[in-house]
Amino acid sequence: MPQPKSKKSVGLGNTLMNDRFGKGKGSDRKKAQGVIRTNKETGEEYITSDKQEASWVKMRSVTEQGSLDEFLATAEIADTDFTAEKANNVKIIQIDQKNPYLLSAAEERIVMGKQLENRAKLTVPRRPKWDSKTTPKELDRLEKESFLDWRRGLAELQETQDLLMTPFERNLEVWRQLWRVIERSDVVVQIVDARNPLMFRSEDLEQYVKDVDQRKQNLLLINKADMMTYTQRKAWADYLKGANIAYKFFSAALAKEEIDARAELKEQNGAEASGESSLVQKEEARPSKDESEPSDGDEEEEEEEDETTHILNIEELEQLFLQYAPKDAGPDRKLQVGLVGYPNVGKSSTINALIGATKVSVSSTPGKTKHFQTIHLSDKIILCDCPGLVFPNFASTKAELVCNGVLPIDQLREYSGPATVVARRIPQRFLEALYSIQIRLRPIEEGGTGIPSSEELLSSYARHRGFITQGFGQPDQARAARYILKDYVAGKLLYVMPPPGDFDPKEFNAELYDMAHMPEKRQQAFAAAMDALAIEEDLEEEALLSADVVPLPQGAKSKRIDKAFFKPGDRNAGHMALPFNSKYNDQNVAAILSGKQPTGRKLRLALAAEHGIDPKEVQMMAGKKHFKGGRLPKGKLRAQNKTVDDD
Ligand SMILES: Nc1nc2c(ncn2[C@@H]2O[C@H](COP(=O)(O)OP(=O)(O)OP(=O)(O)O)[C@@H](O)[C@H]2O)c(=O)[nH]1
Repeated sequence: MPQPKSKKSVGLGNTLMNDRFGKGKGSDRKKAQGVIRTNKETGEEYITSDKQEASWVKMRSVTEQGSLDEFLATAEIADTDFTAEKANNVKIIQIDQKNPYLLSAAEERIVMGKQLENRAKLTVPRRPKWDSKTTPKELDRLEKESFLDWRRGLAELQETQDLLMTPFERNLEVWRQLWRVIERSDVVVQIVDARNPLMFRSEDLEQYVKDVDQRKQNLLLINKADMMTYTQRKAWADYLKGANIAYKFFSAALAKEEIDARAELKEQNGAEASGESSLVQKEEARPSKDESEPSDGDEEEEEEEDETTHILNIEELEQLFLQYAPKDAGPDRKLQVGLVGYPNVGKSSTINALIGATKVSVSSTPGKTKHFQTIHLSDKIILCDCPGLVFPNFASTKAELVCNGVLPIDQLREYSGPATVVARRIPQRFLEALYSIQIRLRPIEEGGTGIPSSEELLSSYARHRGFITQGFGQPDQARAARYILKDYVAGKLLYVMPPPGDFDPKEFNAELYDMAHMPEKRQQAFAAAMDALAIEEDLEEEALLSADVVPLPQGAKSKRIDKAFFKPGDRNAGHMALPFNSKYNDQNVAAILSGKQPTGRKLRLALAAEHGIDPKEVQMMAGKKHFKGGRLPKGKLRAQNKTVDDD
């Protein structure tokens, strides 16, 4: 008779069980993915994967699995019974010691070479052939088999080639949704993020679409194109044309702005808005193709704006879809447009823009849309929205995956790799101006590189935000990383990957770090601080206010600003007094602009910037203290009508 085990005994089995089901959770166990069953004859407990899961559990996106989960899931798909054989075939796997979060330039080249060789093996799972004679049970088995084969193939690729891959979707139910979307769509639109279009593109998906039916079409929709400069769009357009890839630039954010602007105009015009006038408004709200770039006198850029670099508006996108309508279809048949893409690329935003209302909720948490849904857009178009899913693709590092928004930031444990990527990509001056922090670098003579390390960036940010760890009272770098990485993913810290070819990434992105790329409030705070420091005469006021072309201060000028900005403060010995942190921070400027605090002369530039008025005029009219009713009235006219308190 085996001795009953001590309750305190520990071992691998217990650890796995605790890990999987939680310690002492009793009946809570069933809530976990697996289920404990009892063998009626022997009374022994064993683990089995649960087949009676609720449908929402089935649809849960699975991208990263622990080894036990992976083992059980595979066993379930394979419909396999398994028994553990003690001391049999136990293989100790040496875990790679090198940091998967970052690579040196040389390592990256090697990895890229290997990736290129193995590209063709990056497939999406195929739905097995079936016809009217195939029973649902049979089809289910065939699908599971085919899916298992696919997973085995990818696992082998990962192991034998030692390549890092995206945490691709491992839940068969999610792929089943994709199969259905492809089967019913006339055109499959892959939505990708403009900051790294190739990373989010699955080549094999396009092949699969054609395999299902040659008549089906593919389109690469490069969303978030508002994040790119014209030059960047041009470079990508040249590459994509050269590679014979059907693409279009789009921006759900711009489309939404346009819809909102139209609604506002319509409201203003009230009941008068006839069909004709709303057409005029539409024209006004969005500049025509030739005007769509801001006119800053740079004629070279403006002249070249054309079809290939144009960002489609919502009507143009709808028109484009209609071009894919099957020629042989009857008049009553609606065009079916399938929308697929990674989580967070902006599918919901695109659909929202298309339907012009917020029926699908939007957030920056990846992986929200779970079931595919059909939306009758018009009497001609049906949209099929597939859940966001991660396609198998190679990734050079995990840091890259985090920065691309593929791995969720809130669950991140290792943050220094992704933070290093941000510190390397975004110029120090931009980070400092954006966050109103000063990043102190280790001098080059002492081994510094001239670029902030993740620690230097994160601790400056944490210190200035007052993020301190409990216990030792150190700057809370992990918390700082979460904020900074979310800003990066959201595009507040911008970096666009250049297309393959001879591009210097720094040069490619240089235009993204001027004043115009600062958030509006920051621009105002910056202008106010300049004014306060009485150095605005150095920067032409006009340029400062238009903010389209104002670079961040450089060289001697920047040193002067820094000196004034970062002089030691009286309030907090050891801390630095910062212009945006103290008197002229976002909240204060906002409060002043909304009239909750008296306006000083020092903030006139900010006010002028907000209301598009010549600062001299504001100065003249503002008199000494503050504006009546708090807010500066909108527009020059009302301002001239002396709605200003002259006390
Ligand atoms: N700047 C910019 N941001 C965008 C654009 N489109 C979407 N976003 C932002 O990107 C984030 C993700 O957008 P969603 O529309 O929720 O993405 P999704 O692909 O539907 O995500 P899932 O529901 O997870 O599949 C949100 O924070 C959006 O505000 C765009 O054109 N420009």
